[in-house]
Amino acid sequence: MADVDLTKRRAATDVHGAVDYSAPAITFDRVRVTYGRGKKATDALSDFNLRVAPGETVALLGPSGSGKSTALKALAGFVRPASGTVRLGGTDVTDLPPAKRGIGVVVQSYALFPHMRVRDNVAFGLKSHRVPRNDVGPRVAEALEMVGMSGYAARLPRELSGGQQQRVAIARALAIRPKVLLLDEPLAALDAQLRQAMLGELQRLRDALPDTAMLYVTHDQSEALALADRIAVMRDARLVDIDTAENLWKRPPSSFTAAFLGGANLIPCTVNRVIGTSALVTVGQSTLNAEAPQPAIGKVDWAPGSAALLCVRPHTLQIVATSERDALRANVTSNVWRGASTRLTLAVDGLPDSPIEVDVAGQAQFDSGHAVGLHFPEQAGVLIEAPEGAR
Ligand SMILES: Nc1ncnc2c1ncn2[C@@H]1O[C@H](COP(=O)(O)OP(=O)(O)OP(=O)(O)O)[C@@H](O)[C@H]1O
Repeated sequence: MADVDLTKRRAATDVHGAVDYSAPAITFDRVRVTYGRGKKATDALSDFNLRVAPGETVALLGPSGSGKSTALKALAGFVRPASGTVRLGGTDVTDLPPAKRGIGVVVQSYALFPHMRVRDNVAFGLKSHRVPRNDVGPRVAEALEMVGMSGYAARLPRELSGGQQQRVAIARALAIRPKVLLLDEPLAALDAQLRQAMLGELQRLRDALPDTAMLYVTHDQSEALALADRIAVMRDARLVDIDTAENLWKRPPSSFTAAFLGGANLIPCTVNRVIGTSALVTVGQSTLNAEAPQPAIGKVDWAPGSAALLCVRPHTLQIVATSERDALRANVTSNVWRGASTRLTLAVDGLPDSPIEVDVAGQAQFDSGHAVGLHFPEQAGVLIEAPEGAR
């Protein structure tokens, strides 16, 4: 995964003043969406609650089939919730047709009209929103300018690359000057290099539209980390965790979110004691310091003797001498050179069934069976409650 500099993240509060969740741009209130009927009915969205502040970007992140697109469709009006309400600003839009919601929507497949020139594709939404004729030209020009496509107004979609077509699709969504922009995997159809370039474009666009709330669906954690003020993690039709990108990355509240945000070692451990947020834990045959976070809402009882998981990312573990204090003892089982770094897999003494991964800079050569010590700073080892059934 691409490294993301979290220190440069725009906090919603920095750019937009105090975030006012009492008057959100988007509200999902206990929304349930069901596909199929009778015995074949399944919930694609269940008890779904989410508020997005004006100007805030929230990423819906989750595996395939977790309900992300269904949430967007419920907001755009393409599916009707079985129960619950959807609000835009203060208005209940649950029963409003899609064209009356004034939302900009961008989908993975661009969905441009193939027989229409770029300018007509962009103008399409304006006409259905009854924008006065004289305003259409300037609004199309403004939208194309925002995505750097001013020189392409007379082209047909088939005369554009995939990235250019997606820019036009974004311009079409922006032309109506929406307060809410929905993006459903907008980069998924592009190759890796173009995706990286477009991600930068989307960041620029997000900063240029400080009043527009964005809901961004993706299953790519690096897109979510790069773009979102907050990330809402979805699993099996439900929202499981929501927080700022930085908090979810540094202190994942669940093993699912830790694993889904990428590359986390989740090492079984036993809590010895916790004072404040400092924990002493036993991992295999070693006793180590770690961080025991408390969630913003609720409380975790890190009781002495309880089972937990220690979340440590591969790049924060350092190889040290086996004699070093505060180190895990482990044996190398494999090493794979990846260019800038080498990924080592190791078996920790006393934990043969929980291999862990470590990234070492450059091309490191360790023979299989080589014994090493593994050290990490206290803040880099974060306790997570063991999932039910493992406690
Ligand atoms: N029109 C439909 N009819 C029946 N089931 C559907 C329909 N659309 C989606 N589903 C089901 O609803 C669930 C949620 O689908 P949804 O498309 O919202 O997931 P997603 O998280 O966006 O997945 P992906 O990342 O693959 O797009 C899935 O189990 C899916 O099979």
